[in-house]
Amino acid sequence: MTGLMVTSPFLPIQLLTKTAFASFGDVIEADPSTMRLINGGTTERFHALATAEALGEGASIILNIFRGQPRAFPYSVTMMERHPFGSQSFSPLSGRPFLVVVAEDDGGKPGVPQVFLAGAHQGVNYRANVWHHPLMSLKEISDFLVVDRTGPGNNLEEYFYSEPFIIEEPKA
Ligand SMILES: NC(=O)N[C@@H](O)C(=O)O
Ligand code: NI
Repeated sequence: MTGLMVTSPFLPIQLLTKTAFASFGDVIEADPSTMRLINGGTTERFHALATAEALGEGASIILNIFRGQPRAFPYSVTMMERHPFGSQSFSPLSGRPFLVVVAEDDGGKPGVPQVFLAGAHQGVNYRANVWHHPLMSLKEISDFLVVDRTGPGNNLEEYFYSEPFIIEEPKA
């Protein structure tokens, strides 16, 4: 019997892990398996956690600070975006968790969003062309170091869902 499969609009929140996030990009955190001692043993280098991509002639990598207003909950996810010509990373500078919302590509549009709770010690790097929701700070105004791409071409594609998905207040 073929019935319309109805997806609940309420999105579950999962903890951010490298494995769970692998198809979307990288988790930027002090992973002991990446650590090498440098500077005469006075510094631990957690090496090559992610790769920044700047695609196209004349493109370059830039470093930014995003100061995000906290999101109010329950939150309606009405849209997603992606950057076809470059990666984009978010690393928290304010010492608090944040939400990461991504989706697989489904024939050129985002599928059902997947929501991850990132800890204050975790950042993410979205690979180029990965669907994601714009920055979602929690509780207070929060700063993030953002590494992404500048250069020619339109590096922002947006998609608006016909019906919103709902995220309830995270227990962070
Ligand atoms: N537009 C912009 O620079 N920010 C978004 O790309 C975002 O992911 O927050
Ligand atoms: Ni973005």
